[in-house]
Amino acid sequence: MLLALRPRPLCLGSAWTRFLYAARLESLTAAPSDSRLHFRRTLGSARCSSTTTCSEPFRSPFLAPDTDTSHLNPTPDNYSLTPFADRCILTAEAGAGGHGCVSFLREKYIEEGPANGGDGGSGGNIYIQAVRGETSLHKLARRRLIKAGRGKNGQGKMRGGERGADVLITVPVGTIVREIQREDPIQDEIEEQWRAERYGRKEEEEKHELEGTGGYRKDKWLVFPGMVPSELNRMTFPKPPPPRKSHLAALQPQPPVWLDLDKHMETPMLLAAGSMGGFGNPHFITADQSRPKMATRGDVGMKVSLQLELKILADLGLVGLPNAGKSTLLRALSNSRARIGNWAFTTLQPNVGTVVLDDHKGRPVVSKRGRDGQLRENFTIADVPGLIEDAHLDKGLGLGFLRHVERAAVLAFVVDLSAGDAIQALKLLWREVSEYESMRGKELNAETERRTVMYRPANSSAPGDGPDIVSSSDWDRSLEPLPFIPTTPISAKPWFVVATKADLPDTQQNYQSLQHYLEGVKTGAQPHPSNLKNAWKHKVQTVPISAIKAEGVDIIPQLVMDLLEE
Ligand SMILES: Nc1nc2c(ncn2[C@@H]2O[C@H](COP(=O)(O)OP(=O)(O)OP(=O)(O)O)[C@@H](O)[C@H]2O)c(=O)[nH]1
Ligand SMILES: [Mg+2]
Repeated sequence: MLLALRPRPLCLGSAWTRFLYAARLESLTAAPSDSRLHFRRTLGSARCSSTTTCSEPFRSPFLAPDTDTSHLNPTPDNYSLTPFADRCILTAEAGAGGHGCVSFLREKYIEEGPANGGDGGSGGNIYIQAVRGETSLHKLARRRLIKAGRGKNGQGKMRGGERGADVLITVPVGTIVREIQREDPIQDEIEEQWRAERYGRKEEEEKHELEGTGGYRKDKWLVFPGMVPSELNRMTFPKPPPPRKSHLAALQPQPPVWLDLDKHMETPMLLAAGSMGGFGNPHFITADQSRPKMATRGDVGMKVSLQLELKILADLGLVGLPNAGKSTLLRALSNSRARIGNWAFTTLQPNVGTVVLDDHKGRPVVSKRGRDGQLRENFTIADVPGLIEDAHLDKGLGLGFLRHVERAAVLAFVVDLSAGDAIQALKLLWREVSEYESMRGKELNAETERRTVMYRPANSSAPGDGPDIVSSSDWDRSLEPLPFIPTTPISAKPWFVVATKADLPDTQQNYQSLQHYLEGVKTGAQPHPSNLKNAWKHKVQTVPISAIKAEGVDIIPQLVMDLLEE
């Protein structure tokens, strides 16, 4: 009965639907291409495979023809927006150690049992891992502090405390991690001791500090619960054990942390090792004191403040003025659902699309082997918000997003043929990109200077300075400038121009002048648009397209593959 009432599902395989779909495809393939354009128009395998997007996906014949939108010409509300952040600052705090325990065996007929307090557990570690699935730092941006678990306190009957829980920070591939600040009391103590040994800290000085306390330090010792102050005053404490680091600390990156996580990591990397737990009271048994009533506290965890910056590692970066058609091009090449709108700054955050190079029919659309000899299956495209004049001075949305362009292997300058002189637009884009590059160069030089710490030997102190003790933050750090992340200069990257909106009337003249200009750049008759001498230009070319109709875009994958080998 119920089955009978259920509406019949729309059967796409029905004769009527198949007839309409075939008729539609036929009309599309048969549509005459604009002869004025030099488009290589193919509605072949690449277009209609699931790898790249069909310009006109199948629409139900029951839809009204007026609601005519497609994947490439969507309504402004037809997009998918994923939360995105490409910068964040967070503090990673390794777990503190658990306290040692003061306890004694209690058994029948044993009046004063021996000490049996367990040691505290060590704190949890903080690991970091760059993984392919992550695309943004927004989850970390919301969390200012990431704290590993504290070790559990030791217990009676010699039971050691449990280890604190570890924390794994997962970041997208292409994240740069820089240390801003570090608080490591145990390291400071180790350094302090080293200095005391080297420069001979006076024993009396130490004694004077602890005078009248019997060696009791609240930050170091735990005493038997219920102990009265008078008893505490009478007690003598041994010399506190020397500061210890967990053996895992040797695997931590050398401070200051400076990581470029540009590859997928199979295993996590240790960022901050948890601190050691305190000693239980059996550690302090001596010939004079067989039942010590003290244990040590666990060490506090180290804190590292880090700046994380994501630089999208796309193979192709789209650079263009606002409204040039970058997002439409991204949609035409991939299955991305980037927002498209006929106004400036539709795109407010980078979109990354993947172009799969296989038509899933056993024959690759573009067959190219990477440097490792493996057949390339895909490449990625980053579409960033549009640049405007003086974007390098942080006008518009430009500056923040130029860093994603910085890391793309190949650049595509998208110019709108219908929006005035395309050559001027290209020159403006290059000016912004090269200004940004020179600004970055200056920044890096300043950073190198800031981080270069001059080593002064201990006996070379200036007169009147007293003993030459380098402050703990500078001490024994880099004697040489820190290595900066090597990136190819933007001007040395291969690039090409995508002349878009070529379907609009009166764009042909503009295209021809652009093509002529680029021929000149290639042969050296014209200076490079950035005016830089050694900029890449020997294979530069322009591709006229109509992204909205997916015409001319088919040659882009092959072109990108060729340029990736440059
Ligand atoms: N006629 C025509 N219109 C196009 C073409 N490509 C894009 N458009 C239109 O141009 C407008 C802007 O396209 P977008 O892809 O949003 O441009 P954008 O460069 O991403 O813009 P921003 O994100 O603001 O920088 C939209 O209305 C598109 O439909 C094309 O090839 N031909
Ligand atoms: Mg856009």
